[in-house]
Amino acid sequence: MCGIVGIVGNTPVSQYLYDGLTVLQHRGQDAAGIVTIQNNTFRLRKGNGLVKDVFHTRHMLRLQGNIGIGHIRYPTAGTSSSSEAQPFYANSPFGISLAHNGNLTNAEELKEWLYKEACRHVNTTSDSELLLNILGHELQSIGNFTLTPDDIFTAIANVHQRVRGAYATVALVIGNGMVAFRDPNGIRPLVFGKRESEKGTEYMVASETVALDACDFEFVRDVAPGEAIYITENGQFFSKQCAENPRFSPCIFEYVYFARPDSTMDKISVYASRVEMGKKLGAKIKQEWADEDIDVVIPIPETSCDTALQIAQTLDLPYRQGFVKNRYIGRTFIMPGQEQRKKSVRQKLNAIGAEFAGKNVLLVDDSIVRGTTSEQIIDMARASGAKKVYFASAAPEIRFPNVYGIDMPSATELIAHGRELDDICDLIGADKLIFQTIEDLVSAVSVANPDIKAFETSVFNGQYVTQDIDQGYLERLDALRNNETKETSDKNADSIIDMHNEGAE
Ligand SMILES: O=P(O)(O)OC[C@H]1O[C@H](OP(=O)(O)OP(=O)(O)O)[C@H](O)[C@@H]1O
Ligand SMILES: NC(=O)CC[C@H](N)C(=O)O
Ligand SMILES: [Mg+2]
Repeated sequence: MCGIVGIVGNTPVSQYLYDGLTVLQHRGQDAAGIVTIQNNTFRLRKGNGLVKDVFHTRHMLRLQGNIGIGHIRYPTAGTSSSSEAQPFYANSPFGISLAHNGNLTNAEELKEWLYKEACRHVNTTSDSELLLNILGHELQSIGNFTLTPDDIFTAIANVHQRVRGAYATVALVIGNGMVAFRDPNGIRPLVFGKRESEKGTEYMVASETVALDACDFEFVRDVAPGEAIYITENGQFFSKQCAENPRFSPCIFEYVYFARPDSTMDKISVYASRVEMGKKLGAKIKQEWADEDIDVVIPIPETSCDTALQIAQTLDLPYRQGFVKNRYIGRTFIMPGQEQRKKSVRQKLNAIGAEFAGKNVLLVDDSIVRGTTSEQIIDMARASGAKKVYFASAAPEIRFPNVYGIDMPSATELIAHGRELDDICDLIGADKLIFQTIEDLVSAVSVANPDIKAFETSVFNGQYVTQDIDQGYLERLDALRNNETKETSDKNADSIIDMHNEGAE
């Protein structure tokens, strides 16, 4: 996942963009970037690392201007090279810059089409740079030097025609303003808010509401699937549905793992949905494990805590924090390599021995993906003297790759792929294992917004909402991005020349 922000303000925006990115850091830890516009010139700083490491005072001082966008990256395409950090820049037409959360599923065709038909060269392997150039091509095709809001919306409608996959996007067009749009399935989240100032209304878009809160913007609403909003440089707001057949299918994994609990997206509180997951899973445990003698419920921090507390309440059992999380280690699942992920679990979590000694413990996690966390945690619980270790996952078995912005490209790396419950239980070393059903997960998340009739749930059932994913695509993706290939491609990544990084050391 990545995080995006954008502000059209009446005073300098760089500090707000920085603050917004900082509270979205849980969505990506690999790279960060901000671009602002000052006197019709882009000011860009981007690089690999956390927000606090990429931006120093000298960079912030250079990021002048009252309009800007920002990005934090968790790569799902291309490499981890700093040249693929976002926002991206293209000089034509007007000067445009773009930040993207999601993943395009027809990137190969787009790259070929751009080069052969649109005479546009893309120098990196990033799908987001393709999206920027498609947008550039469509804006250029309008043929007007001064763009009207309708021109912008026509260009976005044409982008929807060409591009497939997931794309919550924010872009700046010099001399015009900021445009933000969401793919016709609304797979990745996008919200916007406003703030009144003495000089008029200021607008902000972001992946999650927590970024609006942190910057004192008042939430207005979600951007609808397929919709675009456009705010001119002088603060006029326009919006339009630009997709012919928008079909709302937000990614359910946002609620399981990605988003912060204090965010609300598509009218669903992430926290409330996690509590609801706990109610459902607690009821299932009560029913199916009536004979098990669980002494205590222990979460695997941090994401599963809200769900685990509810499970403890439903089962009428004590809830104890048996693991302490090292606050200086980031999220392990979104780290780029398996070696790093494995090592980091031990650095990240440590057991409080007395909470396990002589007890039958129920460990709760939000999901089991590669099994990296569960396997090691169960070992730790046993080493601390647990008698029996039961394990519950708030999400169902993850069996299929993700192609919409979560870096799970290879089915064989998923512990539940091609395996049934008992095999998975043996592999992670639990005494007993239970998963939430997909029906219960969907109903837990949709309680707050019954208007959403379908969620993007492909990692659980292999049904891809864009309907363009076949076995051949998944095989190509696996070959391109499995652990081994990624290690090699990331080693070679620095050979890609960094073209536009004004703020680089
Ligand atoms: O089966 P795995 O491949 O290990 O992936 C699943 C684990 O990774 C995530 O935790 P993470 O450390 O990323 O973040 P958290 O602190 O927000 O729980 C998730 O919450 C699970 O604990
Ligand atoms: N997780 C994401 O949203 C990634 C965005 C884009 N596909 C990239 O790899 O940079
Ligand atoms: Mg976790």
